[in-house]
Amino acid sequence: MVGEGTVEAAGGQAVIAGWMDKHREMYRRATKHPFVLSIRGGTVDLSSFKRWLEQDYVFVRGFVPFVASVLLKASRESDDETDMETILGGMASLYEELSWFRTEAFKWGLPLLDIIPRRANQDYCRFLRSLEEPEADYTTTMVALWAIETVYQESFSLCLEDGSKTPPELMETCQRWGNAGFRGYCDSLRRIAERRLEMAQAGIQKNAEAAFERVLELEVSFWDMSSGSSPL
Ligand SMILES: Cc1ncc(CO)c(N)n1
Repeated sequence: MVGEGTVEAAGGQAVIAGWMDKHREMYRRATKHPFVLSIRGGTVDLSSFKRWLEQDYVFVRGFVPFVASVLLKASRESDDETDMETILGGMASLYEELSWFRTEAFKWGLPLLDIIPRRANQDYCRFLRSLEEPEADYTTTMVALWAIETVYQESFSLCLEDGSKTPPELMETCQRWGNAGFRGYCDSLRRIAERRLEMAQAGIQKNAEAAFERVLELEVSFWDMSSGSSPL
């Protein structure tokens, strides 16, 4: 590969690549969780899947205002005006995603009304709200947005790989986050995050790394909650 191993090749991806290496065990726990592997292996407990679906609907409703806050920061603070389009594209997909959740839930006989967010979900939504504050810097919130989307992209694309035994009735869910278009969106978010990190001061880089680690922890807890291995 041309330029592989050179500073030039590392440039543009180096900060995040370093974190991925440093936190690879936590990253693996978030992206290859037993719940996801049970979907991939075709042994998933459907009551766990339904619990995940209900809880994730509540999560996504909390995620929308967070993404809106990142959009607002991009419009005010970004050094690159194309960031706005990338984030706006993500928001447009979330509009469609909410109606997908309702249709999917109907298929499973779930009313999606008055769902009580479980502990891990509450913790996650509280973390998102903390990042909505004006004091949270754009770089850190961009890193969080990238990490949140990427964990789902990586997890669900595993369930689409050759040799996976994903039940047919769960394929649509896996495709929603595992498809190539969503992968492209995650790559765009990563490029924005990386660009910002490379121009950021050390303090901001530290904050952003902490946010990355926190997202991974929260994702693991969210999967644990879905698979029923965590308290209410
Ligand atoms: C918990 C969780 N993390 C990430 C995503 C990706 O949007 C989601 N829908 N839910």
